[in-house]
Amino acid sequence: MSTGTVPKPIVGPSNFIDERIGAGNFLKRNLRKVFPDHWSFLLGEIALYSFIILLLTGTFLTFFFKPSMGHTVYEGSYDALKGVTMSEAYASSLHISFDVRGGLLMRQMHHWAALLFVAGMMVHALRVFFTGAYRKPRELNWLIGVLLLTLALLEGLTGYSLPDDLLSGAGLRITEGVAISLPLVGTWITFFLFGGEYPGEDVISRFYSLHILLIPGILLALITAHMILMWVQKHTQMPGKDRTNTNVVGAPFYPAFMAKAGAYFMFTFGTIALLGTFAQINPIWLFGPYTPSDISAGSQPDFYMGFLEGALRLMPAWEINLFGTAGGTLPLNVLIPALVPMGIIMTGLALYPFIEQWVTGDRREHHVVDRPRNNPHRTSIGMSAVTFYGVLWLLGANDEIAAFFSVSLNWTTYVGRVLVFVGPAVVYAITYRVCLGLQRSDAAIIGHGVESGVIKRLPSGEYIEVHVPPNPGIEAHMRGKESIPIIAGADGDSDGDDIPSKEMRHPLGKVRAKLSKAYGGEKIALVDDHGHGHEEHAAVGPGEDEKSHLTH
Ligand code: HEM
Ligand code: HEM
Repeated sequence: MSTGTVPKPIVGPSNFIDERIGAGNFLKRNLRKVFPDHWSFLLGEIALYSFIILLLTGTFLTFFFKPSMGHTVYEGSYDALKGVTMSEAYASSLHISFDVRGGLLMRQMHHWAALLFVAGMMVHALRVFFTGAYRKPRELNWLIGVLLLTLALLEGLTGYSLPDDLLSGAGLRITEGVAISLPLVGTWITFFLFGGEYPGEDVISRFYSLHILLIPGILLALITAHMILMWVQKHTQMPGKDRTNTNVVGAPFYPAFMAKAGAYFMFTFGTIALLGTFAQINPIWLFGPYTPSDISAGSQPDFYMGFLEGALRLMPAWEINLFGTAGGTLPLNVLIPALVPMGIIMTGLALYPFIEQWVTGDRREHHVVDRPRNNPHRTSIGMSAVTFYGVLWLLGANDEIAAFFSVSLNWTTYVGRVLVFVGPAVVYAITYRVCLGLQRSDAAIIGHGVESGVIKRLPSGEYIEVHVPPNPGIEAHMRGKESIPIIAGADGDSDGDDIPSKEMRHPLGKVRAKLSKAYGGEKIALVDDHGHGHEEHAAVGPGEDEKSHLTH
C-alpha cells in the first residue's frame, strides 16, 4: 500500500530535488506513506502543533522579556502599579502586556498553547496506553514520550515562574521547599538555583536559560526522534476490515494527509489565537509583584502541576529528626508528595510495556492495536492510575472546593486521604466489569446479529424479531480481537514465553505464572454460533411458555 507513483503535481519539484541531491526515490517513497485515519491518531498532532506555536510566541516574548531580579520602579502605563518597586522581570512582563503591540496576545497565546501542549500530550499518551500501541516494536517511542511528558512539566514550571508575580512566586516558594528538603544535596541545590538564601538573586535568570534554551532544545530533539521513529516504524492501526500486521490502511501523506494536517494546524492555531484573544489567562497585573512575605488566597498552579499540589495538601505532617539537633530533619511531608506521585506515575508509565511483556511473555510485533475492552486488566490499571491522578489533582484545589461547597477544609483533606487509595481500587473493579460486559455485547452481536426492529408473526402465532448481520466494517472491527497470551506453564497455553522449568520452581517464576494467568483475564470468545440472518424470538405467542423464550 505504500508503493505507487507520485501524483502529477509533485513530479516537477521531485525531479528538481532528485537532480540536485538525488533524493527522488526517498521523496517518492515517503510522500506515499500511509496514515491511518482514526480520529485518535490526531491527538499527538495537537501536541505537535501547540509546540510549534510555543516556539513562535516564545521567541517573540524573548525580544522584550528581561530575566532579571534587579529592582526597578514601575513607570509603565498600568496606573494601579505606577511607582511600585518590583523586579525587572515583572516590570518587563507588564511592559509586554500593556505597552508592546500585540504583546498581551502573545503572552496569552503562549500560555494557552502551553496548556494545550501538555493536555494534548496527556490524551495522546492515554490513547497509546489504552490501545496497547506501546507494545513491541514501539517501546522506545513510548520511553521518549515519557521523557517528553516529564520535560514538558518542567518547561511549564520554569515558564510560569518567569514573570515573577505573586502567583509565580508562590510556585517558586514550593519549588524551593522541595529542593531544600532533599537529603544531603538539598541545601547545595537550593543555593545553586536561587543564588543564595531564598529568594536569592538568580532564580529567574537560571530558569530563563532552562526555559528558553535547554529544555526546548531537548524537547525539539526528542520530538524529532519521536517523529522519525514513528515514520520508520509506521503507525499502528485500529483493527478492522483488511487491516493486518503487515499493512497500513488509510490515506497517503501526499496529498490527502498533508492537506488534512495543514488544516488541522490552522485549526489548532486558530483555537489558540481565539483563546488568547478572548479568554484571559494569568493576569499578572492583578496579582502584584512577588514579595516573600505575601501570599494570595486561592492560588492555583497551571493544571498539569495540580496533582503535585494536591499531594502536598493531602500529606500528613510527618517528619523524621535524625540524631537529634546535631543531625538533620527528613521532612517526609514534603519529600513524599513531591517525589512519590511523580515517581509512581512516571516510573509506572516508563516500565509498563516491559512489565506487561514479562507477564504475558508476548514478544511478537504488534501493528494492529487493541480495543481497550479487549484487554480488561490493562484498561482497569490505566483507569486506576487516572483516578489516582484525578483525586490528587482535585485535592490540589481543596480550598476552592471547600469554599464553593461550604464544607470544612479539613474534611476535604480527610476524604481525599481515603479516596486516593479507595478510589483506584473501586474504579479498577468497575472498569474490569464494564470491559467484560462490552466484550459480551460484541460476542452477542457476532453470535446473533443485530436486532433489526422488524417483528414477524409466524403461522403458529409466535412473534419473532428478525436479526440481521452487523455492518461488515463494524463486524471486522469487533473480530479483530486478539487473545492475550499467557506464558507456558501458567495453564498450558504457550503463545508467550516458554519459561524454563527451573524458573517455574523459583518463587518469582511462580508469581510470574500466576500474574500471567490473571492478566489473561476471563476469556469471552467471539463465536458465530447461529449464523447470520438468524431470527430471534422477541415476544411470546399465546399460551406458550414465556420463560423458554426469554432465555432463548
Ligand atoms: C523555545 C521555546 C520557548 C520560548 C523561547 C519561551 C519563552 C518564554 C518567555 C520569554 C516567557 C516569559 C514571558 C512572560 O511571562 O511574559 C515565557 C513564559 C511562559 N512559558 Fe515559555 N517559552 C518557550 C517554550 C515554552 C514551552 C514548551 C512551554 C510549555 C510547557 C512554555 C510555557 C510557558 C509558560 C506557562 C509561561 C508563563 C506565561 C505567562 O506569563 O502567562 N514555554 N516563555
Ligand atoms: C511532545 C509531545 C508529543 C508529540 C508532539 C507526539 C506526537 C506523536 C505523533 C504525531 C504520533 C503519530 C500517531 C499519533 O498521533 O497517535 C505519535 C505516536 C506515538 N507517540 Fe507520541 N507524541 C508526544 C508525546 C508522547 C507521549 C507523552 C507518549 C507516551 C508516554 C507518546 C508515545 C507515542 C507512541 C508509543 C507512538 C506510536 C503509536 C502508534 O504508532 O500508534 N508520545 N506521537
